[in-house]
Amino acid sequence: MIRFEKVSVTYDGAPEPTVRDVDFEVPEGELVLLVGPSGVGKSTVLGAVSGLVPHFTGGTLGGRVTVAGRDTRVHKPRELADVVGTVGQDPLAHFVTDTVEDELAYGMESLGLAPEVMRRRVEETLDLLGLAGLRDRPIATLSGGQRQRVAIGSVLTPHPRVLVLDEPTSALDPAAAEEVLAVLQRLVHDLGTTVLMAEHRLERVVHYADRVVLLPSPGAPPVTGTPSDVMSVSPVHPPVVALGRLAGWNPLPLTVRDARRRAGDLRERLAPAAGGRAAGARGVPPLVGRSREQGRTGAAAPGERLRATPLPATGGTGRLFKRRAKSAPEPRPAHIAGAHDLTVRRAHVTALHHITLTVSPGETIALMGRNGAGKSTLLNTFVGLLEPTTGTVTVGGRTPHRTRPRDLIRHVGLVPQEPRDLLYADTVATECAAADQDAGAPPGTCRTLLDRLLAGIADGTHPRDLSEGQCLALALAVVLTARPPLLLLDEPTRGLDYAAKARLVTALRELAADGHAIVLATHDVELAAEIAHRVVLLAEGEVIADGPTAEIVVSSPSFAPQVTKILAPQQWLTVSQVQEALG
Ligand SMILES: Nc1ncnc2c1ncn2[C@@H]1O[C@H](COP(=O)(O)OP(=O)(O)OP(=O)(O)O)[C@@H](O)[C@H]1O
Ligand SMILES: Nc1ncnc2c1ncn2[C@@H]1O[C@H](COP(=O)(O)OP(=O)(O)OP(=O)(O)O)[C@@H](O)[C@H]1O
Repeated sequence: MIRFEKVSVTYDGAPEPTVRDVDFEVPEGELVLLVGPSGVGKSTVLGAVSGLVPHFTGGTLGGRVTVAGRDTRVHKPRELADVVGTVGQDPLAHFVTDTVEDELAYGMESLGLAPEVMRRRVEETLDLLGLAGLRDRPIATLSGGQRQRVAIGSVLTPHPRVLVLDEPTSALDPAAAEEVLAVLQRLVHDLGTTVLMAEHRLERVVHYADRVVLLPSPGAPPVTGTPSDVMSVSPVHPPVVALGRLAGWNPLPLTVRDARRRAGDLRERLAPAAGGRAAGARGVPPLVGRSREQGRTGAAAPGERLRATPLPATGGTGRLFKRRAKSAPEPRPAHIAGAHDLTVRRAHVTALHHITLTVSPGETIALMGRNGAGKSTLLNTFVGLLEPTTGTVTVGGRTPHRTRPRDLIRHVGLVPQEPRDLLYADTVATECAAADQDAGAPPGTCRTLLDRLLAGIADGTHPRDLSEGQCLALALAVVLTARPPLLLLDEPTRGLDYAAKARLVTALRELAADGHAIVLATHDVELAAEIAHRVVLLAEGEVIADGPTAEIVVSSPSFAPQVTKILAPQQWLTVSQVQEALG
């Protein structure tokens, strides 16, 4: 159904082809997963199927790509629209109408389907994707995950024979991701739909794939095979595969279920290290001097020394920040930020409902919960972008929405869900210079931070041309230039590969060890397991659980990381903990 024959793509001005020798086929009714590190050319390959490459992006396409027999170099995206449905990385760029229902109908209207067919399919899709309650909503008022579901729904309604999906679950909560993938699988199995999908969170998708195409490194030809074969050699792989490789399991399990069946031996080997220790003991390092109760409420005794135990450095890179001198310990406030009985209404939606929460220095909190639970709303309230409807919010003793932004950036910084929203200059260099000036930091501060987070970003690059990972690094550097004691990150691992995620984890651990408090809104259970001391679970605007990470995630079927599920009843969170215990 989709055929690549010796395809190469060279963007204008690039010295080398971005992808070359791409040669593979996706038969009708198969789901093929495209994987590979960030920037390797996955979106480029997908774009060549929908015709966006080269018709909209420019550049030269060598070789031939055909979809249902149509050559995509000859046929423009519009002429492929009756066959191919595409969801890109940025749902906002995709929307053409204002409300959910109109958006679901739009693709069908363009194809001239009968009104009664359109009506039926809109209703079906609203139900399938859990969007019925949002049908009349303006798209501008949806949360990130709600938007992504609408974007997916809008390509499903015309029933295209081919679906091209670029990271379709990146903004979805774990349960919503499973629902969407189950819908896709049903289309593949029952209707013979052909799906080509790129995704970084392999733990969510790899077991749904009939085949995997791996782009191992820029310009290298793809490796194609069964999911298990490709995963045994792939540089990007989910925790279940990392654990399987570590334990020497063959064939390599791809699902938690298969891994559990193989895990008896491993559990035995781990038993001595697992025995008799409390759940929290093997989570991220506990905060020194914190009792469990304090972990739960976030409250700490005044003057208490609250520092995270620094972890051994995981990479060869230098420290991101100089540690503050230890000789003269600074008196630390009991907490950096707090919300008391906070309610926030947005239009007719009560996004937060009587929230009480404190954030202490040195602690990393993962804010989790379903799409639309209120996570971004809470972060936005901490930076004064939203006002409490009732109740109070304080950061560094100030009321955020009444504090001048210039003063507030010294207390709190937010890296938003779309890091690009924070970037407005024409080059990386001017962006960094502006950040130094806004923060009153010595010139070069932001640039140095950026280099430590991610090497190799040229000064003259336009922020628009940065990859997702590069963009996040720049936004993080801009925010960190002011050294805010409270750092807020909204879905920071969207679009990041495993290596970029590991670098982010190292950087955040250093910040926490240096006394910064970090709150991350995330659906990435693996990230939460790696880094969070404490998890706060929101549901429909209310806090439904708040406690040490191990305690909260272990007991949740949705939020438990893969390693926890595989090795239960022993309570391990990450592959690196298991590796360490095995010695
Ligand atoms: N329109 C364009 N013009 C010039 N260069 C581009 C264009 N689009 C992408 N590139 C470059 O091509 C390379 C591959 O990008 P692409 O987005 O295809 O990678 P990817 O594997 O999808 O990355 P990610 O996982 O981060 O989404 C990158 O170096 C990128 O900067
Ligand atoms: N401008 C707005 N007007 C009305 N309702 C809004 C607006 N922005 C958000 N909402 C609603 O408020 C609720 C909380 O949204 P929020 O973005 O905080 O959720 P979230 O937990 O961050 O979700 P996600 O995981 O999808 O990013 C949702 O029901 C959302 O639809």
